[in-house]
Amino acid sequence: MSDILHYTLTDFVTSYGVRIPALRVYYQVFGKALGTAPVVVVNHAFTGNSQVTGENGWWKEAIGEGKLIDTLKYTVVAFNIPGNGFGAREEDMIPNYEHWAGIDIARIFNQGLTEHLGLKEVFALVGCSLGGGIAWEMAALAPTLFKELIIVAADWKATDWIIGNCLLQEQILKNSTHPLHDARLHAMLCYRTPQSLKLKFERTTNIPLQLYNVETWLLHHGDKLHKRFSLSAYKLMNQLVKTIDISKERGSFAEAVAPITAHITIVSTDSDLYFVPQENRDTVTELREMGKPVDYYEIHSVHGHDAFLIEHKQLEQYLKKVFVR
Ligand SMILES: CC(=O)SCCNC(=O)CCNC(=O)[C@H](O)C(C)(C)COP(=O)(O)OP(=O)(O)OC[C@H]1O[C@@H](n2cnc3c(N)ncnc32)[C@H](O)[C@@H]1OP(=O)(O)O
Repeated sequence: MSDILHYTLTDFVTSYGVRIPALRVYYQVFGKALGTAPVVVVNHAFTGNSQVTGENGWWKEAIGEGKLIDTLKYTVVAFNIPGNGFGAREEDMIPNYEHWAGIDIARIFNQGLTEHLGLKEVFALVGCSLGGGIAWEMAALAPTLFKELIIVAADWKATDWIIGNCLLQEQILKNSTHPLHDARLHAMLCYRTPQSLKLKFERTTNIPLQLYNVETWLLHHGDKLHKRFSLSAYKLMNQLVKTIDISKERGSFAEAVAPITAHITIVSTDSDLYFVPQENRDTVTELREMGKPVDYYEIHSVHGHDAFLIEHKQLEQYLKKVFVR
């Protein structure tokens, strides 16, 4: 496992105008030493973290020696969203999630890359789910920094559907006696599909527990998250998902992306009920009309949003054009 490194950002002002005197930013570096190879930045999803590879790495199938993002060829940098708690101290948690928006995290990550790590260019920026929204925001803020922009299972905006689900999550987080556990049950249903659950459980039951297996599975994921994640982190991530919007204060999506020089790759899943593929199909149409270089792929899967963490072979097939040279 690579060490969890950190630096302190001083006097950071969020887009809601709140000043944070000192903010520790935690990150990890994998593969080739910085300065010796092209840099790939990987943004994690809602409950993910900077541990992208290694035994417990959330994307170990794609990142590592000889893998799609080959750590023998690339330097991989992964930041933690501040306040996610990974490798952090209690005082690094962010209690006032209402003061934050997705764009704030993008500003912090870009500052980390250019000012803290001193990078002048980044070969590829990859973001999955919430991390993909943050990647859009990073590219809009630093339109010439990234050569390749790769958006997986994500969108440049929170749709009305996402905002509605985030409200439900927020209500559960505020009102439930087991907030994290219960919010996770609802979230897991957003990340799957009816067909995925049918295929997995076929209405089977756990006889001693007198529960359906789909129920024990959901409860297991609720318990697991409750044990490994914090309530303040979850509230913050929910707020970040809800506030992703690169068109905000820039007029339109077209105006936000016009200066971006990166080659763009977008990967959706045909059954994703959370970041629905039609939104990305429309985005790709608009980008192509603008003459932007963009490749679009759809993972074929019954598993919905979670397919990006399950259908590794398809994802590798679509992304190897960027990484295997
Ligand atoms: C906006 C955003 O950023 S959203 C992105 C957030 N995404 C996530 O957080 C991903 C959530 N999904 C998961 O965590 C999934 O488990 C995945 C995608 C990582 C893996 O999916 P799958 O391969 O289908 O595994 P599955 O969901 O069955 O999980 C396996 C676990 O469930 C347990 N399990 C499986 N069936 C049952 C059951 N009937 N009862 C109880 N537990 C069960 C397994 O024992 C295993 O437990 P462990 O992880 O503690 O070892």
